[in-house]
Amino acid sequence: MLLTKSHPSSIFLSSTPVPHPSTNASRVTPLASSGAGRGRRGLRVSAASLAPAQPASASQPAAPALSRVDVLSEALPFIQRFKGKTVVVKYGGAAMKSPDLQSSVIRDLVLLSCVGLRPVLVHGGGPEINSWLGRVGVEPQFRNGLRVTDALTMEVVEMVLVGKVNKQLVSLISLAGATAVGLCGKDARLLTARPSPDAAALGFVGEVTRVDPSVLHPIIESGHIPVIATVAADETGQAYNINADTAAGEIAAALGAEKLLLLTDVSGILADRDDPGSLVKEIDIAGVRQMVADGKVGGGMIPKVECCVRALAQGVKTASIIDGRVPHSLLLEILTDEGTGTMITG
Ligand SMILES: Nc1ncnc2c1ncn2[C@@H]1O[C@H](COP(=O)(O)OP(=O)(O)O)[C@@H](O)[C@H]1O
Ligand SMILES: CC(=O)N[C@@H](CCC(=O)OP(=O)(O)O)C(=O)O
Repeated sequence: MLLTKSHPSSIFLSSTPVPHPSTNASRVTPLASSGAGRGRRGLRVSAASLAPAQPASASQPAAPALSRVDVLSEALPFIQRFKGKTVVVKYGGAAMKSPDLQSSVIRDLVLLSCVGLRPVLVHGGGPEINSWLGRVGVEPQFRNGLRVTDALTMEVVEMVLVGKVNKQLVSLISLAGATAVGLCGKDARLLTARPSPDAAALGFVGEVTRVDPSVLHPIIESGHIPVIATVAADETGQAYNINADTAAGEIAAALGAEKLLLLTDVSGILADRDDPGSLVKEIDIAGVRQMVADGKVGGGMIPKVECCVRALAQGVKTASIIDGRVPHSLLLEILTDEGTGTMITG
């Protein structure tokens, strides 16, 4: 099945609900709709509800303030549904470029944690790696969305992802009022790697042979947010560069996560990658495999699609690719029934 709709930023501008053709049972419908004129999904996100609050009269709150309270109130069934559930969020470098956006994504993650969900952040940092490679005179090269990684590139990848990007995200979480523990695949053998089957061309690109999530459980139980950089070692200690989407899918499967969410810099899977209006709202595994075979999905979207398919096959309930550039896309995806990107179903 393949359904398209216009760019999700219209959700923020429209005063009418954007329907999401939901075929997945775990998409929840709010328990009750509290107002006339609400859509099937119950929660309307409108320009008014996102506008700054107006002063209220002593007797009656102003309409925009009411709308804000409505939005909060109607998130309740979603909060109840997902309380205590693990949600693996992969935050890609392409959607990390602006510091303001980074802070906003991190605040949303902290909000999810505050209302009782258990977020796990797996991050990329491709553009940041490219920038540091440029400083040492190395031209980045990719094959099917994976970085060709020689020994020097591997060193830079590890320094940038583990030393810089990871700690920056941990700091942002602290600034937003929560606590995070930053780690990489090497820590407590969270991820064990082996060379990719295409090692002759890709060098030290790894695939995941084993996930041992035991180090994550006490961190999550203590209320901290794990922040994971996807550098891992093989049995000999050789470091490998693991695509962050791939690693996020494996971690989500090992944790038995409720949701896998991949935040990127496009609105989701596009039927025509040159047409931002051709968003595929929902697609099943067979449909997405066909898109890859037809060459409609390419570059960095290939590892995303593959990791969603693998995660679903291993029991993760839903896998979505959403637009990290749209303000609060994470909250829209989890705490409303609007759906902002592409949901891949099993
Ligand atoms: N069918 C498609 N729909 C959307 N994006 C696609 C498609 N095919 C290829 N792409 C590319 O995949 C990119 C996303 O992957 P990537 O740049 O690796 O993101 P991230 O850094 O978030 O992991 C998009 O910016 C787009 O250029
Ligand atoms: C093998 C491989 O391609 N590794 C990725 C790891 C980082 C990543 O995945 O970053 P994004 O999510 O920002 O793309 C890389 O070196 O860029």
